[in-house]
Amino acid sequence: MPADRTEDTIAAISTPPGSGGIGIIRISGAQALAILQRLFQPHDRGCRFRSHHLHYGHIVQPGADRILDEVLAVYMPAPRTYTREDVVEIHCHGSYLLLSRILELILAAGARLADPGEFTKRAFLNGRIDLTRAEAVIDILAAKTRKGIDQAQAQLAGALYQRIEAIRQGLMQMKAYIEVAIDFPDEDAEIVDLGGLQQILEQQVAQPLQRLIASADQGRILRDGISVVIAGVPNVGKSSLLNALLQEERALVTAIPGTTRDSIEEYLDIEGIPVRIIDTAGIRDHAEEVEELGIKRAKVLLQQADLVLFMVDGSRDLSEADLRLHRLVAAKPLIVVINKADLCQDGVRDFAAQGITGAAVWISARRQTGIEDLRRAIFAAVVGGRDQWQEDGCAPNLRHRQALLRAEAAGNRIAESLAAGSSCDLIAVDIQECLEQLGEIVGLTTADDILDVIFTQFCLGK
Ligand SMILES: Nc1nc2c(c(=O)[nH]1)N(C=O)[C@@H](CNc1ccc(C(=O)N[C@@H](CCC(=O)O)C(=O)O)cc1)CN2
Ligand SMILES: Nc1nc2c(ncn2[C@@H]2O[C@H](COP(=O)(O)OP(=O)(O)OP(=O)(O)O)[C@@H](O)[C@H]2O)c(=O)[nH]1
Ligand SMILES: [Mg+2]
Repeated sequence: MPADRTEDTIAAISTPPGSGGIGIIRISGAQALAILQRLFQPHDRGCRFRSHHLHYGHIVQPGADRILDEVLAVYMPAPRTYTREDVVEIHCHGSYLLLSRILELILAAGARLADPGEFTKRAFLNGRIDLTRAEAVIDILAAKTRKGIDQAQAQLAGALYQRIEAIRQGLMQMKAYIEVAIDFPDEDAEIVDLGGLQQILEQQVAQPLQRLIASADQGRILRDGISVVIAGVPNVGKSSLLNALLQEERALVTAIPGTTRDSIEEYLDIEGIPVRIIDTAGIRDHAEEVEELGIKRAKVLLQQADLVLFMVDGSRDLSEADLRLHRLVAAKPLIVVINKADLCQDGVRDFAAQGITGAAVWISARRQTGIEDLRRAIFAAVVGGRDQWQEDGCAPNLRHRQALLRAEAAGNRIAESLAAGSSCDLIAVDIQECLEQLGEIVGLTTADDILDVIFTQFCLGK
């Protein structure tokens, strides 16, 4: 039997590596106060720690009488704490070397180094937060846009938990009805209000489940973002577009075809969607060795892209090379970007007639015109077709989505059984299955190995 690690007192540096104004070490567990008392010399000798108050003093190496840092320390006795255990925080000067040294003393005094996510895992195991809230903590730390943070904060406040809980309530109500019917089989069908059950199933279970599943896509996009690759033959203005989107001279631009070799990646925030935008080498035949490597890389990135900005030069007719590249990317979600609009005073060419159809946006990367239209087109290409782009913070992640789909399948079976007048026992089994799938989302019935996978996504000290 492995030792019960949940009884350990754990410690970690909770601020990021590097130097900052202050750095915080957090300790959680039954030994937290005893460890603090061994290392911390309060300025106000003999004072007792007031719960949830900052105390000024020094960290002193035991035995050596050597002051390591001037700090503020706080003792928070269970259960009003992050982990629901006794928690101590030491607010030091923000030097990572110094923090590591103090952490070593804490470990020598009896604490164990916390695993990544272990503080939050304890908050979950001790019942302060459900699993969706714990996952929201990861999302907050990883969010790439303000909208991503807003949606994670809503989840931390319980938005997703409440939606799941409401569905569980509907199922519990159904379960209660069905159990009465199972307990009094003689009363037969009269006692089961079939129509009532069907109504609860539809309105309180099936429809809310469908809505949550539909918003999982949005969650994926807001969490992970999308990759958008700018592709085109040399010299059409791909790097100029990257710079225009970033409002920064990020990539080299010259009139010489074949300027960009290696791909260049940056992040953009388009209406809250994190967009990884990638400028690539212009694709052409017969390039020299280094350029050829860049072209190979560009082709791989094109295959992996969520969206391709296929760029052509609007001031000239399409070449065979443009058309070949178009055929290469035609199967991908695509926006045709027609550049150098500023050179087309004498009227615009009809690219559809030349075989390139689909959403097209005219821009001038050099003059920075049409860029806002292009941003809107990118947003529409990502969000368009999704009838709900919700603002309520209910954006299930992939794990939630899979459990929701299994719950939905169980719900469908309940509907079939009700319609066919099947036995109550059979219906009860599917209600239970549906409840368990939802329980897995909030952490009521989640297997240990799945919990491990979730909590190891955290960074150290969280
Ligand atoms: N210094 C410091 N700042 C921090 C954290 C921390 O752990 N330490 N947090 C770490 O993520 C976040 C704050 N999150 C927290 C969430 C709950 C509790 C807490 O003690 N909850 C108790 C008591 C609430 C109360 O007093 O009413 C509870 O819910 O029972 C503390 C911090 C952000 N800032
Ligand atoms: N007139 C005009 N020239 C442009 C425009 N956009 C880019 N150019 C010019 O076109 C040339 C090529 O621009 P780049 O952005 O380097 O083109 P690229 O597609 O990245 O080229 P490679 O990296 O070689 O594939 C440069 O001289 C730019 O100044 C535009 O909107 N109008
Ligand atoms: Mg370039």
